[in-house]
Amino acid sequence: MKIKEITIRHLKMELKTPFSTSFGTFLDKEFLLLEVTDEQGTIGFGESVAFDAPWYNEETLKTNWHILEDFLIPLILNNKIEHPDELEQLFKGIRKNYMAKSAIEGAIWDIYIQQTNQSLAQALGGKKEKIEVGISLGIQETIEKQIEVVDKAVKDGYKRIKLKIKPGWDIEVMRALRERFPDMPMMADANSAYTLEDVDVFKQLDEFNLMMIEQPLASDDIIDHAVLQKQIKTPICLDESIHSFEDARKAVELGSCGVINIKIGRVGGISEAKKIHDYCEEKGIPVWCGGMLESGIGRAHNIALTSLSNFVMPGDTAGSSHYFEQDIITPEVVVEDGYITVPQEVGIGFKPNLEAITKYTVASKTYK
Ligand SMILES: O=C(O)CCC(=O)C1=CC=C[C@@H](O)C1C(=O)O
Ligand SMILES: [Mg+2]
Repeated sequence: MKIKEITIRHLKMELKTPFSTSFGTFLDKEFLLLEVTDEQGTIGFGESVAFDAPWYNEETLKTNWHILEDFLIPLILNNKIEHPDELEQLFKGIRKNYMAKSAIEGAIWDIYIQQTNQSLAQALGGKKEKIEVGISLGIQETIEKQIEVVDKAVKDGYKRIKLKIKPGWDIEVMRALRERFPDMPMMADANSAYTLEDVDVFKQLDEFNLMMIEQPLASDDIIDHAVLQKQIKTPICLDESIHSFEDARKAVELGSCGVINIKIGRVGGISEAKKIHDYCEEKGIPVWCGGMLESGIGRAHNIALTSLSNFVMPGDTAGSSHYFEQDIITPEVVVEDGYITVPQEVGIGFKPNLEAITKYTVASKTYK
């Protein structure tokens, strides 16, 4: 394929309910959506999962726009690309900025699968026909309210509940939830809110039979996580610390985690995500697909990735209606009894809804 045109759109979609983590509260989801067209007129869409503020990591919507406009798009336009795996080499000279790279890479995968008549799951080698779905629930104002929100998610059929924790909102809330939901698969995500000085908190969390504790320590650390993992029973899951296959390899070799949360955007794209999946499978490390409150485009990519065999734990791939009044794809992503059916038709399995995209667009620019 030869890329002839790329449009960047900045979208703003209101979240149905605010989402609070240890680092802040999201009221809406602002992100960049890429529309990439090749010389035959095939169109692919990609989504950047960078937020509007550098809370989760250092990338933002504006830094992504800058990196795309000034560095990545010039490398892509009019260049011949046979397979999306080639982008890693093409982008090698640009350090990090994984979310910006991933946005283009997703769109190139979309074009590639249409031109080779495959579904995304099929192109990746995914065999699962349906995937198990978990839900990530934000911090609530009171323990009673948190129990209420969890109760609804359990009744909705989600297969695993992820709770956000932070210092002062950890042991007591998890104890209350475990008493109320003794058998529900549950986990906690700290988004790097603790240090090794808090080891006692994690030893106490060990009592609650959690599936894992996600990213307890610093967002760039794999050393202290290895120290902590030796002192607690609950497996540590790394999220923020893993940006690449190399990071995953080092973390696994050091014993920094027992589980990895794979987010396509955080690791620079679908190809790198698959490499990490394959390595973890070989090493006996289970993985699951994380979420970044994606719109339907990113969500469709996550669903296809999750169809790979070592995604053995439910992912943060809740249905469209959990997040938004209206998603930007048709049909929307639907969860039934805790499962999403993996689309088998050619392409990502969902059509971009141009009317909805236009409605949510606050700025756009086309590059030729
Ligand atoms: O998309 C989802 O439903 C997952 C939401 C979620 O848990 C997260 C979204 C955004 C930033 C983080 O707080 C985070 C995570 O760390 O996994
Ligand atoms: Mg996380």
